[in-house]
Amino acid sequence: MRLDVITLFPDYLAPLELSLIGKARREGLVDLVVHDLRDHTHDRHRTVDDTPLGGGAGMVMKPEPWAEAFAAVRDRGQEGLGADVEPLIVFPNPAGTPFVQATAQEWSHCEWIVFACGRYEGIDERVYEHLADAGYEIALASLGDYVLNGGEVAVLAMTEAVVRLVPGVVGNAESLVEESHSDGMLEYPLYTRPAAWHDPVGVVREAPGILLSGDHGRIAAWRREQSVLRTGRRRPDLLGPADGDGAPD
Ligand SMILES: CN1CCCC[C@@H]1Cn1ccc2ccc(-c3n[nH]c(N)c3C#N)cc21
Repeated sequence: MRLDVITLFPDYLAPLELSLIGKARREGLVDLVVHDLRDHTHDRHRTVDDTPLGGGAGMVMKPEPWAEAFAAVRDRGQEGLGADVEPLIVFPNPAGTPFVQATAQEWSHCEWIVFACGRYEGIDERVYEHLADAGYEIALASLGDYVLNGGEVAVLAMTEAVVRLVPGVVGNAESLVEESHSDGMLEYPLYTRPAAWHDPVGVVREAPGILLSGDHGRIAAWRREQSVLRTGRRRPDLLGPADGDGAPD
């Protein structure tokens, strides 16, 4: 998988050099290249924004640097991937489609994703039109219903959620199956040693005995039940519409 990120703040993406994502890059499972949008300006002030046409607060990102940046990223990516390969272009955007685990699953099968990090009030609309008319697949995705100052935080989250699903990135692939949201449910409660923990105020907290039984079938059944109960309590929306009897469907 190749990932390109176009941003005004390349250093914001430095965490992608760490931990599992960094290891996947070093092992060649993922190629990730970060591009500075200002490298695609040509005036003395390296201008990337201007006031909104029609008035209004804030600044809007100019179309010219974006058009040049996308062309350069496409050319460089195709040098490695081949001239017949085209990227999915993702714009993190608070007005976008919610980014959820199913999105990460879908994108984890992409050969090439270009993330475009907007800033200020946003990007001139004609950039989207230009890319769509050029035949690119474009996705506007939102990290959640709150406002950030730009797309970089979203790209960090989206990249981690996607890359961890690439085969070979997470050592134990089985752990991907049971985690929260992987099957539309929340994960069951987790316990480890000691089986009996004497907490700081002297309360002895026992782990559920079933987990010490060695009966893997009963343990699996208990975990499924706990997932349903926890999902019903915390995220009933994930269980779908109730049938009116009060119990999760
Ligand atoms: C503040 N400023 C004026 C109001 C509109 C947003 C703008 C800032 N901004 C510019 C580009 C950009 C991209 C993503 C996001 C973003 N916010 N919240 C999310 N879940 C996001 C995603 N994913 C914010 C962005």
